Amino acid sequence: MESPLEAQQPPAYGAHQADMTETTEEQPTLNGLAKKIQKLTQNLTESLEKNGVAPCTFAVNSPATYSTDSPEIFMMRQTLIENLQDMIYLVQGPNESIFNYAHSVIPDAACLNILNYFNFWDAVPLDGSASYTEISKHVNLPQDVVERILKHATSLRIFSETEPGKRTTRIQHSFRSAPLARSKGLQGLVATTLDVAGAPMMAMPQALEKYSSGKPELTGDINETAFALLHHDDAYGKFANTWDMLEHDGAGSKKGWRQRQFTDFMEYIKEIFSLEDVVSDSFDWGSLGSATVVDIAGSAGVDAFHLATKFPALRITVQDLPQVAPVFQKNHAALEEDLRSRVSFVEHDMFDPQPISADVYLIKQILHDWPDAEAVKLLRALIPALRPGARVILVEYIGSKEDGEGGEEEEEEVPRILRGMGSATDLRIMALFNTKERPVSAWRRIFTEADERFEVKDVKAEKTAFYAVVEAVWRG
Ligand SMILES: C[S@@+](CC[C@H](N)C(=O)[O-])C[C@H]1O[C@@H](n2cnc3c(N)ncnc32)[C@H](O)[C@@H]1O
Repeated sequence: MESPLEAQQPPAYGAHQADMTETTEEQPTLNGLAKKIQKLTQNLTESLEKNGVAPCTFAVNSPATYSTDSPEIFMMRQTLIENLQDMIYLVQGPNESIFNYAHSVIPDAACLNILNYFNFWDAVPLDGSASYTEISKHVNLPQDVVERILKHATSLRIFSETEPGKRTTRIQHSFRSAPLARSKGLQGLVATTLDVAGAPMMAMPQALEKYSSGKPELTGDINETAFALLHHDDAYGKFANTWDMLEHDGAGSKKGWRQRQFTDFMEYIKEIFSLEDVVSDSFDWGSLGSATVVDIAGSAGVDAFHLATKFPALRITVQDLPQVAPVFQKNHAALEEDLRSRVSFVEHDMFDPQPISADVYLIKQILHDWPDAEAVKLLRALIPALRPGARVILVEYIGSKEDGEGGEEEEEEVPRILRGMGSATDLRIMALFNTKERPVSAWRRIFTEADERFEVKDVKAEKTAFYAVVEAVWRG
């Protein structure tokens, strides 16, 4: 068998010649990239300064983000990251870039997942340090395990040692671990993407082989996902799908813990994508006057509270699964009386017939997690409650371009790193739901398939926006 080192030997001369003839474009070089990076860095730092944005640093109290809503600065950072990534690939060379990646990507992810699962973040004070023995007691794991995990974590600049390499060393927060101690939303993101989705994603080859190999397209059956394959018996917890896991994993004081984490994650996503504005701009809510709205699978009510605050004539009912109720009630209790009286929560399975006749049904970030058959089923479940003229507002992440839209040139304009974020989500929802990020045309089709009496009246899907809004009217 070839050793890893042998695998990194340059190819034979003939093979190298063949490669050379394949590419005519000028290739980036180390020096060329270095110059570009220098220039991009200079432009970025100047823009940050001009816009009064505090730069991030390596200090524990560094700003957690470059807090600015300037799209220019955001894009400048993405372009710089992309070039830095190319620089790393080129410094490593092709073989080593794959070898290093394959070697580390899973241990890195597992390490972060363990730190988050056992809440190492709270085991170390933000303004001090903790010994391995103290951390081990706090997270309830053997000290040897704690030391080994933290050894890898510190290599990723997650936590740091007070006296690197010494037996007397203690652990302190670093600029990458401190934000996790401060943000439940960031913890929720790590839990959802690594702890819930990580193992299913590693089971994707087996699921694809079992259910989709040799077929013209991916199975659309939610019972044939990588998640379902992994969780079909008790080894990893027996759950039909992700929502079943979020709802039912944990008993006693842990009951509902995954839903709590998930609602924190949803709140975090809302902040990152400024989703409050997307929701309030999704429809002319003010034109409704006094009206009723149902926020289907509205989680802990964040959107409902925002809409009710901005539009005082609206009465909003949030529907979601039972374990979300306590999180909603906690948020609800903190509201002012007027707002509290206009927003309520009802446990409701969105696939059951809709019990409330409302003027508008908001369905935000729901359908992209379900295959076509379930998406159609959800829309049909509304029909018993729909009065002619009732609206259904879909707010969904735009996962791919409209069919036939945007040639290669446009593809090129989106930095590779952003396309990668989109395709990463697409693979994750393949593993969890056997679904995919759909173009806007797919939402129209799903409405028509659900019932011809849904008329898609308006679609807002600007190319630069992350979210699309589809408004349908029930013609009855
Ligand atoms: C991705 S979140 C979106 C939440 C919210 N609409 C938002 O945009 O923040 C999906 C929500 O669907 C809920 N959900 C999943 N299955 C459901 C079902 N069968 N009935 C009702 N809600 C469900 C989950 O509990 C979760 O709150």
